[in-house]
Amino acid sequence: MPFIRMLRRVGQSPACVCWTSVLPVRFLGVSPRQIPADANFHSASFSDTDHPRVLITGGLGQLGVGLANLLRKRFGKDSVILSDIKKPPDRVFHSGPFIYSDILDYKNLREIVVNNRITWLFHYSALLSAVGEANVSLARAVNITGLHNILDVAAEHNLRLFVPSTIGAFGPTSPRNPTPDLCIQRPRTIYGVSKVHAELMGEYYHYRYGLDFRCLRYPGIISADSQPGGGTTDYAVQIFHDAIKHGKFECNLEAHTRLPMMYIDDCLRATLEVMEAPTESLSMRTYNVSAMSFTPEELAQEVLKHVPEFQITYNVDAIRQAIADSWPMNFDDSNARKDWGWKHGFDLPELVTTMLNFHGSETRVSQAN
Ligand SMILES: NC(=O)c1ccc[n+]([C@@H]2O[C@H](COP(=O)([O-])OP(=O)(O)OC[C@H]3O[C@@H](n4cnc5c(N)ncnc54)[C@H](O)[C@@H]3O)[C@@H](O)[C@H]2O)c1
Ligand SMILES: C[C@@H](O)[C@H](N)C(=O)O
Repeated sequence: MPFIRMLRRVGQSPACVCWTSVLPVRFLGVSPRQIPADANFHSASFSDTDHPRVLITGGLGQLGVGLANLLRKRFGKDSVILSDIKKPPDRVFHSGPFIYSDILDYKNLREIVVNNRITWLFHYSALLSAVGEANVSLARAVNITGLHNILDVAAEHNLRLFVPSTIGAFGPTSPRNPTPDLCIQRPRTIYGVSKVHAELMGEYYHYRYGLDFRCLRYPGIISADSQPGGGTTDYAVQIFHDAIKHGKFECNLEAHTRLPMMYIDDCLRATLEVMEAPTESLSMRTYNVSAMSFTPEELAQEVLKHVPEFQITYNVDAIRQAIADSWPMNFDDSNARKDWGWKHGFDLPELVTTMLNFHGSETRVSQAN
């Protein structure tokens, strides 16, 4: 039984008494995924004084380019590689390193990690809630099989790994107002099921193999200069664009649907903060993070303060509504605030002002040209 290895105990913190196998993942025979006794050898030249060398997967979606910008400011342009299976727009291609990476191709992932001596991996590739329901088999492949590749490559090369989870990892039987970190999680979407799977697998690899896995459950994220990828919370991005451009908006969720939301700057800052948090401050490996919570009606009222002619109408999408009705209304993120000092910066009024200013100035620029 050559692949049954001795277990090595690596106590990292009171919360993490890890049993590290020297050979964690898919390793029969001479599998390239074997992890040598000294798993650190792949990153031997990395020390705490160096900047991390970062790979972002699925980086051309709503969140990845903003994350790359933030990390490049902190660690230097060439220390952060953005990757995706799509062709990058010119401005992204010229802003720093970009590489093709399909997370379903393990060999390609491993080559990128080895050739670039990656030490931190942010795994953003996913199919979100609404597009996931429209293509369950692809969502299963990308969100579950792809995650397995990511966990293996991270464990094999001793990476610090960030995987975002979501409010969608909860379901109708979870407490919804507020939703704590630890409670029943029985989501009814393939997206939610895959994210619970990611949370549990990441934590398993952490406790079993010592993988430095870190995970935040994001609320719906609102961004001005990037488009959402097909989720249930997308209305809260589109409304600003339509308010400025047309003075009206047709909402696909009911007026009273309350969901937790966050401005993108807070989301990306939380992500960097949890990645930089000292190991001993993390009493858990998966945290809720929260900023605000509102309904379409409340958001529209706030928009009206700036755009007096604004009108909202409702044409409800039954699939998205059913998803939203099963998700948290308010998120309890007290553990993140207590353990690593999480504090949001944007509440609803600041969010609305920021979003409308962005779209207003964009419109003025395009009218002037
Ligand atoms: N945006 C939100 O509101 C939100 C909220 C909670 C959690 N999250 C999580 O944050 C992460 C990023 O979200 P986002 O909004 O940027 O997502 P997005 O849908 O906008 O982008 C996902 C990216 O993954 C890429 N991708 C798809 N298949 C791939 C494959 N086989 N290999 C490599 N890349 C592939 C897509 O091309 C796309 O660019 C996701 O994991 C998502 O679940 C997002
Ligand atoms: C909430 C989040 O995971 C994503 N924006 C979605 O709606 O699917």
